[in-house]
Amino acid sequence: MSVEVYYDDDADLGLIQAKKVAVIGYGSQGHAHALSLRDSGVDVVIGLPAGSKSRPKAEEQGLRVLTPAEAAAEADMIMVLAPDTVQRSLYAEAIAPNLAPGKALLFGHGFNIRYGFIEPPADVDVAMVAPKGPGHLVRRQYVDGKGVPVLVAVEQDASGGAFALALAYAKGIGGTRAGAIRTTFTEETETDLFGEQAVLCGGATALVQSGFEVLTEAGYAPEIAYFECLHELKLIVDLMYEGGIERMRYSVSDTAEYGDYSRGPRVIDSRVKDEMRKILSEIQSGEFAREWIAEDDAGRPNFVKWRAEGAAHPIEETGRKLRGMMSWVDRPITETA
Ligand SMILES: NC(=O)C1=CN([C@@H]2O[C@H](COP(=O)(O)OP(=O)(O)OC[C@H]3O[C@@H](n4cnc5c(N)ncnc54)[C@H](OP(=O)(O)O)[C@@H]3O)[C@@H](O)[C@H]2O)C=CC1
Ligand SMILES: CC[C@](O)(C(C)=O)C(=O)O
Ligand SMILES: [Mg+2]
Ligand SMILES: [Mg+2]
Repeated sequence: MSVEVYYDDDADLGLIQAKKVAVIGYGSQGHAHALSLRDSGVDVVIGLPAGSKSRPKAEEQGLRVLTPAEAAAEADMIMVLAPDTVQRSLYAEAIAPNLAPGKALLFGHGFNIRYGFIEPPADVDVAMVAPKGPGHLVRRQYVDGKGVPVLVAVEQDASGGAFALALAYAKGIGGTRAGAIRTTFTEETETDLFGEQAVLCGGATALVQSGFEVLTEAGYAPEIAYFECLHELKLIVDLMYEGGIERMRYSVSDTAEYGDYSRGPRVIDSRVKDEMRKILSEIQSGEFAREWIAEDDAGRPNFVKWRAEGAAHPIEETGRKLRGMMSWVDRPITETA
């Protein structure tokens, strides 16, 4: 099955330049979308609660900041870039009362629509522009004249022009420079959650920490274990990113390549794949979404405990020391690029 991909020439920036856009939230994605839309000639207003820590950051960048309700009331297009867990109440309290026929409601991830936590009225467009990368990279790529690929989807096409409008938004943040892939809210949500849980965040961190623990428990120096299990992972992933797994295997030694074929499948074996299938079915059934929202409603007891345990893992202390020796590695996260 091939996907539909859209580029700059397929998108009409004029469609969004004619609208007033509210970006609700000014975090990783929010700051990137808002600044890039503004630099693309779009009239942008930011929606943040009165006491929000993000307010001074947005104002320092010269953006106009209102409350979420005021921003939603002013705007023709409302992009929701607050955390997934707050979107339900944010929508009910500040956005829903300010929707009107002909307005468009956008998301950077399909979670709340896919699992029914938000149910917009039938007379508004509901679409998604979901960058396939962290917000700070989205902004950095835009500033460099490039872009991060985006997924674009329409859940509800009340106006008949929802897809063209979403593509225009994607162009405004640099997404169509790299390519906008058409998908659905269901496909984006389920694959995004699976990717971050099983491979990108959950799978990769468990693999790195386990490798580090096996080496250090066997008496090897933590510094050497850090280089082998974490630092060099970037170099290997960069090769895969540039030319696929084949390019990585071409670049490493034949000894490494033989170890890859003969040992890798023993680490990620059929049991791991069965567990991945289970994780996918929890995502598809909504079990994960219900669990996460309940965890958040309860004040995140597990999340807070696991975050503290992760920060206290010996690999972090070793990494801090080693990155101190490699000034080029520790790139600070900034709110602008
Ligand atoms: N992180 C990423 O790179 C990616 C995120 N996404 C999606 O983008 C969306 C935003 O995620 P992300 O950028 O990570 O979020 P962040 O956690 O980085 O930022 C959240 C922002 O929302 C603000 N906020 C918190 N509560 C409210 C509220 N009630 N009303 C308005 N604003 C509020 C926060 O303000 P304060 O500073 O006061 O807390 C902050 O500015 C999510 O749907 C996520 O799944 C999609 C792709 C990648
Ligand atoms: C991989 C994590 C992510 O899905 C992302 C940056 O795309 C997220 O939710 O932050
Ligand atoms: Mg993602
Ligand atoms: Mg995600």
